[in-house]
Amino acid sequence: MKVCIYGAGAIGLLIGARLAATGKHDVSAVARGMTLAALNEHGLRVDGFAGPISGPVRASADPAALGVQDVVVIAVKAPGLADVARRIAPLLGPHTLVVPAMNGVPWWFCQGLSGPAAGLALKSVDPDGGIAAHLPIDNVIGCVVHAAASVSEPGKAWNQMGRGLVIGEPRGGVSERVAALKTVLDEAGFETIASEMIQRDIWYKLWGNMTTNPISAITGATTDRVIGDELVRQLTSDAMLESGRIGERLGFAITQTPAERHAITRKLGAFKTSMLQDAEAGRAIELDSLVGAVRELGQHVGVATPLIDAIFGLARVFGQVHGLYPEAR
Ligand SMILES: NC(=O)C1=CN([C@@H]2O[C@H](COP(=O)(O)OP(=O)(O)OC[C@H]3O[C@@H](n4cnc5c(N)ncnc54)[C@H](OP(=O)(O)O)[C@@H]3O)[C@@H](O)[C@H]2O)C=CC1
Ligand SMILES: CC(C)(CO)C(=O)C(=O)O
Repeated sequence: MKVCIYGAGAIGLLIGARLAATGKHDVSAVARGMTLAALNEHGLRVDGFAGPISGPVRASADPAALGVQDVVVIAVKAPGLADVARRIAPLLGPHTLVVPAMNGVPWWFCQGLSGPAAGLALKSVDPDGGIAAHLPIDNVIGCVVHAAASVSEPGKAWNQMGRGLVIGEPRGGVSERVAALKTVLDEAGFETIASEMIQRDIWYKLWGNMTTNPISAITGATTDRVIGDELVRQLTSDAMLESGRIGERLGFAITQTPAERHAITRKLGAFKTSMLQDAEAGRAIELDSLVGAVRELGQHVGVATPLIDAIFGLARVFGQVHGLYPEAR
C-alpha cells in the first residue's frame, strides 16, 4: 500500500514509523526544513513506552514528487490545514483515502450528520470553504488519535502513552474500506476501533482537548497540574458539561462523567499538551478547531456556552499577545 504522511511531527511520525516498520508498505512523507533533512538521513523514528520503532521513508517537500497514494494521513496542526489542502492534489486519486489524524472538529464534521446541524459548513474551521473544496468528503475517513506524543528531535517522536486510533466513515456505518484500513493499522501495532459514528468519538476526545489544551497553553502547566487543581478541574468539568449538552442536541450524548474522564487524563502524568508544545515553540495554536467550533455548534443548536466562551476568550487573548493567534477574527 502507498501511504503518505503529510506533516511528520509527533503523530505523523508515530503513524508513519509503525506502518513503515511492518515492511509491507511504501511509506512517504511531505516534510520541510530540518524534518525533511532528518527523514532523508534516518527514516521515521519513534521512541517511547512501546520501545523504539523505525522504518524507511521517501520524503519530499513537493507532493508531486511522491505521486498518487492509496492513503494520505494528514497530521499537521489545524492552522496549517488550509495550506495542505491547497497543495495536496498530486497525492490524490479517485480512491485515495484521506485520513486527518488531528484533534478538534474537522471541516467535514456536519456533512455526514443528520439532525439540527446537518450539512452545516463550520466557519470556525473552514472560513472560506477552501479546505472542503480540496478535500472531498468522499475521500475522507474520520480519525481520532488516542495517543500522547511529542517531537524529541526533527524526524523523531517520543510516544509517552497510547496507540489507540478510532476510524470511521463521515456518513456513518462500517464500510469495507474502513475495515481494510483497520486491518492495516492493527498489523502496524495500533489498537484500532472502527466506529459506526465517528462524530461521537471526535466529540468525546474533544472533551479533554477543548479544556485541557487551552488551559495548559495559557498557564504553562502540564496535564497533571491542570487536573490537579480543584478549581481548574471544576472549571473544566463544567465546560465539559456545556459541550455534553451540545453533543446531546447533535445526537451523541457522552455517557461518562467529567470525573471519569479526568481519571483517564490523570494517567498521562506530567504531559505537555500539543497546544502547550505549540505555545512554547511559538507556533500558531489550534484554538478554532478545538474550542471555536464547539462554540459555533453551541450557537447553532441553541446551547449557551459561557464557560467555553471564557476559555476561548482567555486563550485568544493569550494567543494574540504571544503572536500565536490572529488579531482580527
Ligand atoms: N501530540 C499529541 O500527543 C497529539 C496530537 N494530536 C493532534 O494531532 C495533530 C498533529 O499534532 P502533532 O503531531 O502533535 O503536531 P506537530 O506540531 O508535532 O507536527 C506537525 C507537523 O506538521 C508539519 N507541517 C505543518 N505544515 C506543513 C506543511 N505545509 N508541509 C509539510 N509539513 C507541514 C510540521 O512541520 P514544521 O515543523 O516544519 O512546521 C510538523 O512536522 C494535531 O491536530 C494535534 O492536536 C492528537 C492526539 C495527540
Ligand atoms: C493531551 C492529549 C495527549 C490527550 O488528550 C492530546 O490530545 C494533545 O496533547 O493534544
